[in-house]
Amino acid sequence: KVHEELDPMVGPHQSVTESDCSSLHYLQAVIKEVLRLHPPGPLLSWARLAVSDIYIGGLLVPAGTTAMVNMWAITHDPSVWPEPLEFKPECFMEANSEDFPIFRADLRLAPFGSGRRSCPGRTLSMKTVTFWVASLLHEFYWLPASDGTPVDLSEVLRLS
Ligand code: HEM
Repeated sequence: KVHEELDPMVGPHQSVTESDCSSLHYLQAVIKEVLRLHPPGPLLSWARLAVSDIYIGGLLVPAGTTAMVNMWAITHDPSVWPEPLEFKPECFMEANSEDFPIFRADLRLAPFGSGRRSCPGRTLSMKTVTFWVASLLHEFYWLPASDGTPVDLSEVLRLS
């Protein structure tokens, strides 16, 4: 599907340019879906310190508590994402989610964090990842390994 979008736009004898990337809506949806299924900062970022006692949802969070946001749990929550384990970039292509605000305060998908300490590299990251993936798909044929060994996509909990 990315090729269906990419090939007519770039053409067989041209390289992908940065200006092509903003028109690659399906590819951007694919990248968002990868960031949803496998957020590089699933838990370990976003540490926040309660500087005073505070009640959240009726529960006391005492001063000195370090809290972490479990982004992985949010991006796999079936009440937020129907079929959360399926890879479905189309969910970002629907009319209302065309500009799905992954950089703002919509916490359904915030792979770069949110608020004043959110990732300052987020725009650079999205631009470069879009450009690299588009270029790699355009310049090479990607095939399954000839011996049939599947790629190991199992997750591990590390920094990223
Ligand atoms: C796909 C790539 C990336 C992802 C998913 C990502 C994700 C994140 C996350 C989740 C945080 C913590 C935000 C928070 O605490 O609310 C963060 C912080 C940060 N990121 Fe990124 N990041 C990426 C790429 C980059 C790049 C390319 C740079 C630099 C060019 C960068 C620089 C930083 C810095 C300096 C912080 C700390 C900000 C602070 O504490 O004030 N990141 N990133």
